[in-house]
Amino acid sequence: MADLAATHALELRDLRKSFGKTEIIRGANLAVRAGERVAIIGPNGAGKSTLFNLISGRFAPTSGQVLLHGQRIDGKKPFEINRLGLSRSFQISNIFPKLSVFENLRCAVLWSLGYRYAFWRFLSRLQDANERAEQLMEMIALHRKRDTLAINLTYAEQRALEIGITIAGGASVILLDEPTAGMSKSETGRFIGLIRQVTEGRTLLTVEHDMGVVFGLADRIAVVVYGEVIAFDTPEAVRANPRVQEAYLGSVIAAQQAGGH
Ligand SMILES: Nc1ncnc2c1ncn2[C@@H]1O[C@H](COP(=O)(O)OP(=O)(O)OP(=O)(O)O)[C@@H](O)[C@H]1O
Repeated sequence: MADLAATHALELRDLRKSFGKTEIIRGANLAVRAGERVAIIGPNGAGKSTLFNLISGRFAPTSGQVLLHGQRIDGKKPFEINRLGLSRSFQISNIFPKLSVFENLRCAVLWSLGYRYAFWRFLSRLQDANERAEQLMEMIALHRKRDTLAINLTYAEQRALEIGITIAGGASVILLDEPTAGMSKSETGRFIGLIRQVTEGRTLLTVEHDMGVVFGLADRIAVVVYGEVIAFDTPEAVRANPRVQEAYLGSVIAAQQAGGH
């Protein structure tokens, strides 16, 4: 069973979560292949953030399972799940505002190496961490801002730094919460390219409201309505799915087209 499950980077099996007497996640199932980019969409209050919180360990499920590369992670603590290779961005809250771009990335790399190293080993690791931080800076196109304090970066640059911090430890599964929220249209376009580049070869899950981003980024889309995944398919198939049209997408696309998005 573990071998079969291992073909999926991430799997949700009949996942449920209640707050008090109210069941918010009502038997969610999802199987994401390694290397896939998946967008989770759905109406407000459908349970998208709650799903992210269940996957990343912020909440324990009421019942059901979450598997990372075939291994049960439901009920584990966020840092344990992180050590197993799943990393979640928390918008800009991971950033140390008074540290430079380079120092922020180096901290993230060192953190990912863990605290279990002896001091002499730590010193030898420092060189590796410096090199990795330089590489990350190139990947997120902030090398020219190497010594700029994070607080002085533009909003879009801070979001890029946040993604650099998220991938610093080499996680194979990346969760991004609305990565382009608050960006202009041109920034959003550039940022989608950056996300595609830095997540190449990794598995990406994103919660996203902007349909332009969803259709520009996702290999498959999971539609969450009322705590269940009602569709999980390619963008074309999801767009054409009558159940999705009825429950969600028809009205959202119409609204975004009317708004000129
Ligand atoms: N910690 C909590 N305690 C009680 N209820 C909660 C908690 N977290 C979320 N909920 C409820 O669960 C429901 C789903 O919320 P969630 O934030 O997961 O939806 P969402 O799909 O991410 O919505 P949005 O698109 O508006 O961000 C909401 O009714 C919310 O009030």
